[in-house]
Amino acid sequence: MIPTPPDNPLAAQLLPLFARLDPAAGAELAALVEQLAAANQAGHVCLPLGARAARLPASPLLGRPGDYAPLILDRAGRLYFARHWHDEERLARRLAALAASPFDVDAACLAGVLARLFPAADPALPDRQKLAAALAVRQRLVVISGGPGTGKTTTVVRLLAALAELSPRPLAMAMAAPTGKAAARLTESVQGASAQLALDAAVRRQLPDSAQTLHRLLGLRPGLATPRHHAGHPLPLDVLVVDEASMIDLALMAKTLDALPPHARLILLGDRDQLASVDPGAVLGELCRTVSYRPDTLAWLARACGALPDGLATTPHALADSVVLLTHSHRFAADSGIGALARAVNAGDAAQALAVLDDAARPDVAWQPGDLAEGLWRARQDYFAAVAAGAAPSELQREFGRFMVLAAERRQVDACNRAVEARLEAAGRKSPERDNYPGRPLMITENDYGIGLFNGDIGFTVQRADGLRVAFPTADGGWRDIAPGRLPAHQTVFAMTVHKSQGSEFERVWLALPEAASANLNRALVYTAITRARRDFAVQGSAAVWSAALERAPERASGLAERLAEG
Ligand SMILES: Nc1ncnc2c1ncn2[C@@H]1O[C@H](COP(=O)(O)OP(=O)(O)OP(=O)(O)O)[C@@H](O)[C@H]1O
Repeated sequence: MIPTPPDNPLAAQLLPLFARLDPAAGAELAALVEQLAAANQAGHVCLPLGARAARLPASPLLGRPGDYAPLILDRAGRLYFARHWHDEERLARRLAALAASPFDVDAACLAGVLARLFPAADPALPDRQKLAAALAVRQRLVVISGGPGTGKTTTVVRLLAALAELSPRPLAMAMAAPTGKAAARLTESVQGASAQLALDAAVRRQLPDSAQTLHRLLGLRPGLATPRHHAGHPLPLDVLVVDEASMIDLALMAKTLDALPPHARLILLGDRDQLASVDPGAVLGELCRTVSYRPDTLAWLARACGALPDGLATTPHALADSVVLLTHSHRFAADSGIGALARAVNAGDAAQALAVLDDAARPDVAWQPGDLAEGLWRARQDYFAAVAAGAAPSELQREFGRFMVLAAERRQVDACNRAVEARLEAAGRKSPERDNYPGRPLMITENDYGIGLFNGDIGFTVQRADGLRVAFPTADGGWRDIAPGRLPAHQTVFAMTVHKSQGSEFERVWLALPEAASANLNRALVYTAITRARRDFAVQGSAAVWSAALERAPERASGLAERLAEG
């Protein structure tokens, strides 16, 4: 069955095993396994075979839904590794069950609570944030998707307060995010938003004061087959809020749903237009593909919220009444270049996006001319000045967060980092013989539970009396030093890939495009890069590659959206 050892590590591992299970399986099946493994590596959950599905050779390796076989071919001709098929099937079933069992809530009673928590300037105008909160009180599942500054955090704090006010008993609530960095950001923004609300002490006590990583919440550890919390031992929670849901892959989302007790509410927050997870799946995007409400729910919502937005669809759907899109950014003014550019990019309107970039009346978005490495070096001089002045890690972090170069490809990131380090060497601020130097910013690239550092964590190298140390922020707002020799895998981070930037924001962002368009360069990647910028965004590269990226919509093969559409 194995003609040549395949490049793909998963296929290399599976093929010898499959050959033992079915010695008669031929080269065609081996080729399919390789293709499926490669598709998974590119983020697809399955391999759509189309007409080829009808001509597959019979083999005990290949089963139909419900069969016990390592490969599953579904009715629509999609080929899955069994693990992914089961995750997808289970996730769709659990989501549909949550969506179909609303609580019985008195709309008039809720209306008073919402009017207080969402004091709109004009009550006759529809307020999607209020709509999201009303649904979160009625539904067990609510997915709130919106771009930066559309008020996801503001809304979630208020809706948690509404839940606490209306509950006859104190509720156990928790917040989580897929990465430590995103959890820290969620903690900070929820604390900020709740401090602005006048709340009863009893209500405030129920609000979660910090977020943790989803892995920690579920008790997922490398080497453990099942997490600590699962259907047989669910989380002791009434309400779970999960932020940055676009970063959650199929398997982790399935585990999250498994661990949720049957009576609990799940509130997913994220931006459906952002890049999907690194691992297979595009769960948030698929959950938000169809947004619809049942007619009787719309009547209930009108009683609870007042005016509703126009044009809410009533298409029958398994997730009807469970998805809300927040569309108005409170961060970017209507005429902001970043907002206009993000809209054009999402719409795949390359001409409009070019016009916005070229518009001198929108100085917050522009082309970045000249040599990237030289520009990056100059843009980082304030950071280097803080390093030279012996600034504390918190100050380095603040300075560092003012700017970031994002690139589509890893090799561009490596080139940027090398170019900056070569200049530091030329300036005598880094020894060519040593990797570490004061001010080296670095990003952890693997989880290390022993030392408590996780993929995506960023630390700053500082000179201490006894040598160089790398300072990392702690969950309680402090810092801790780690000796460089104890660090798990890491890399210098004067630039990072757009993928690695998810969940972070910087004042100024430059997106470095590659020389040529590629399959990975699509509008979700460009949108994600733009929306990392709080103040200014610039693109380095050619208009041709920029336009090619916008013409490419992100595509991930999966059956989830179809399962949910079937109801
Ligand atoms: N309805 C509103 N009226 C006025 N200001 C609002 C409203 N909703 C949110 N804001 C303000 O807009 C800003 C962004 O809100 P928030 O942080 O809740 O958005 P977000 O969607 O969570 O953003 P991000 O995901 O980028 O963190 C905050 O300063 C917040 O106070």
